[in-house]
Amino acid sequence: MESKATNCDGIIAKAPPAPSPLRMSKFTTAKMRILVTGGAGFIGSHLVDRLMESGTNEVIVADNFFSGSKDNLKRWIGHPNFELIRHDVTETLLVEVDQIYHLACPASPIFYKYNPVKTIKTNVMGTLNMLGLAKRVGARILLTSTSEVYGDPLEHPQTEEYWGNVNPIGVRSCYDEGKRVAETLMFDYHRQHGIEIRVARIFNTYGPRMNIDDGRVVSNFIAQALRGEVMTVQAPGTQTRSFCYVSDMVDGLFRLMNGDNTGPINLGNPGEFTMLELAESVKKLIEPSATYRIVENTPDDPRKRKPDISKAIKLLGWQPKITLQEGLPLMAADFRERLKNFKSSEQPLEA
Ligand SMILES: NC(=O)c1ccc[n+]([C@@H]2O[C@H](COP(=O)([O-])OP(=O)(O)OC[C@H]3O[C@@H](n4cnc5c(N)ncnc54)[C@H](O)[C@@H]3O)[C@@H](O)[C@H]2O)c1
Ligand SMILES: O=c1ccn([C@@H]2O[C@H](COP(=O)(O)OP(=O)(O)O[C@H]3OC[C@@H](O)[C@H](O)[C@H]3O)[C@@H](O)[C@H]2O)c(=O)[nH]1
Repeated sequence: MESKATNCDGIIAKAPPAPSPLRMSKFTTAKMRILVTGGAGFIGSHLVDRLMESGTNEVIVADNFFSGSKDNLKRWIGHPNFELIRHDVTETLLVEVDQIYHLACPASPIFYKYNPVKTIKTNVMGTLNMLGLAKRVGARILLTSTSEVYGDPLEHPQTEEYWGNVNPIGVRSCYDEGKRVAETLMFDYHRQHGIEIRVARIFNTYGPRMNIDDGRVVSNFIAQALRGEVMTVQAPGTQTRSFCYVSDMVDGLFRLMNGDNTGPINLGNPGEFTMLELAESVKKLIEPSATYRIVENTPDDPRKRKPDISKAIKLLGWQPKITLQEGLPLMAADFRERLKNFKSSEQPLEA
């Protein structure tokens, strides 16, 4: 008999197929099989740690290694509950899973601007493919959207109700507009097909395991300070960001996935800093001899950004625990260790 499911708008949708009976067999110890796209990246690999450490999940990572690395997952490679697939999400993927964390997308501006057409394909076709998979196997799917959907915001702090101020034809649009379309696709699949969706709007996140030459501000400043280079504060330096430590972010994503709310929900640390203040903090907490200079900025850089996290507090019982003062030294310890082994041949991409 065909069962039916009703979504939050009261729309009747065809229920997804039940998992195969073998999934319930006594040979399977895992309660849940989870796909993490982009799981070889910075946030994705920390999320994989969290899912694997529970001991009750099978985790499949699909990643094309554009900005991620097998090295981030080396502790799990060979584990019977873990699989790593080299896969580009712009192509279809068929795996039987219960949950999909869809992170695959370059996140650092120098990486997403490197091949903008590919970035928008990843956001649009990649999200369509993952929604198609969710529909086919009846999985719940979580999209890691971004604070960049608010563009250069005219409201401050940003609540989820704010529709944003985004340049549709600028150099950041492949990412910003790509994520906005990805959100649209999530909600259309939810309304039209009854797919269980979760949408997180992530604000700037930092921590151990970021690419040393990732290009984002926290990794740049720490790497520059530790290498004895001058920190590059992009003009004017008074622009603000709110920085969330990665373990807090992973906790928020996990709660959102396993809670009852579709979102979109802002996840981020509301502590707000100018880039000049961030450079001063790196100097104070990590390398007192560090210096900085003002350099040219890139187009459409948002002038301020700070999440209103009232919804996350109320609906997920979540708020960040680690302050920037606590998180920066933790990240610096990881960078110090990795810089010892860093080969000079690994050159950063040009902005
Ligand atoms: N870190 C942040 O501050 C932040 C803020 C907002 C949103 N996000 C979102 O969180 C997610 C993870 O970000 P991150 O900081 O870990 O970035 P990251 O670049 O470290 O990770 C992205 C991962 O996706 C993979 N990937 C990229 N394109 C792919 C494709 N076409 N097919 C398969 N894999 C692909 C990369 O190889 C990488 O492993 C992204 O969706 C990003 O947009 C991150
Ligand atoms: O070396 C640098 C790099 C960056 N910056 C400044 O630092 C600020 C933050 O820049 P980042 O490149 O770290 O990140 P952005 O906030 O611009 O974008 C990020 O936003 C959230 C996510 O979706 C993505 O991770 C990314 O798009 C910007 O104002 C930038 O001008 C510097 O001052 N110096």
